[in-house]
Amino acid sequence: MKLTGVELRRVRMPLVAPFRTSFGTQNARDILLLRVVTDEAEGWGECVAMSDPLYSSEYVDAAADVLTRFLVPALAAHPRLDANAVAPVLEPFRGHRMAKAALEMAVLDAELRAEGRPLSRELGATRDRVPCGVSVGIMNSVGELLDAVGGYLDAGYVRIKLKIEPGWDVEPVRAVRERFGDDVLLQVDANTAYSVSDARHLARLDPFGLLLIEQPLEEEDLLGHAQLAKLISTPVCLDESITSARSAAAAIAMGAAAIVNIKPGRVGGYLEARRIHDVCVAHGVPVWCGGMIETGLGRAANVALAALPGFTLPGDTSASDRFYRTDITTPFVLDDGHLPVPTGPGLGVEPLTDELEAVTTSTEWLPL
Ligand SMILES: CC(=O)N[C@@H](Cc1ccc2ccccc2c1)C(=O)O
Ligand SMILES: [Mg+2]
Repeated sequence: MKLTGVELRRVRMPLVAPFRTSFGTQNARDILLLRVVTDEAEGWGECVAMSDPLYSSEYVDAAADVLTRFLVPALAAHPRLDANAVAPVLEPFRGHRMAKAALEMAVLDAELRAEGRPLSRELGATRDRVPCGVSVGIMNSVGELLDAVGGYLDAGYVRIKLKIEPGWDVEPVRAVRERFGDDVLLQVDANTAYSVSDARHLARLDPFGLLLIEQPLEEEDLLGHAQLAKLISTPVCLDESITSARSAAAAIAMGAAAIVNIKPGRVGGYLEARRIHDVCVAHGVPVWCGGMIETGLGRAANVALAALPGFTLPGDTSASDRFYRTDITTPFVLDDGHLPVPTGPGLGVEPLTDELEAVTTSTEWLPL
């Protein structure tokens, strides 16, 4: 397969409602999409970086720049284009995992479309549908939160995740338990908002039977997470800290992660995501698929990944309408709390022309 060109496309997708986390409030997504054109097929990639470097150091303008100036030229100069070659070719350039993941995803999509092979088959999926959880933001009142949670449970979501931060943690969790009972699968995500000196406070969540507490401490603090894990009974799950299979192995070995949230964009792509899955399965560590408010393109790939055998916990693979009134692909619709794994070649979905044009804010063709 020969690379003939790459299109960088920015789309602006308004959210159905503000989504507030410990690092800020989002009202819309400014997303970078890649369309890789080869002599055999085209492929789509989605960069999950946010507009601002608040979740991680990456942000979408930097991803567009590093792809344009470094990553795409390096790949174009490589004689053999296949998805397995992308990460090694890009390795000399440090970091920028979300940018690299988008490029690898587009090459993988093109390669699999050319072969007529679904991504789910390529990754080793063992199921044809996946159970879906939902991520619920920080709200202005407990009442508003309970209404939102009730709506998601009525929609069929099998797991509720509450964003928490200091001042919004024990009370909302208690309120959800009191209103919806102890059988609802419930977990929390702090997005690094606490420090290990908050251990006594976080132990107040222990009586509520949470599945996990996600990324309570800052990304680099593996030791702190290992110390915290000894002071609370809620299992510690890592998100931001897990950037590769190597970091997953280190976190598990240190006792910093009892559960791992896998996000392909955060770790450099779907192939590294599979390696992290394999490392975690080898250590008996459950994994689930995290979300970065993707369009239907990234959602399709995440659902394929979430169908691998080690994904034993519901992920943040919510339906399209969790965040978007209109998706740029045929919407993913929750059915009995599950989403179907796409069966077509590659991602199994592609952008709907009119919907894509309606949200496009810029396109740039990189000739090679
Ligand atoms: C679904 C969920 O909670 N995702 C992330 C946080 C997050 C929140 C908001 C975002 C806005 C724009 C881009 C990425 C974002 C990621 C998480 O698990 O930590
Ligand atoms: Mg998280």
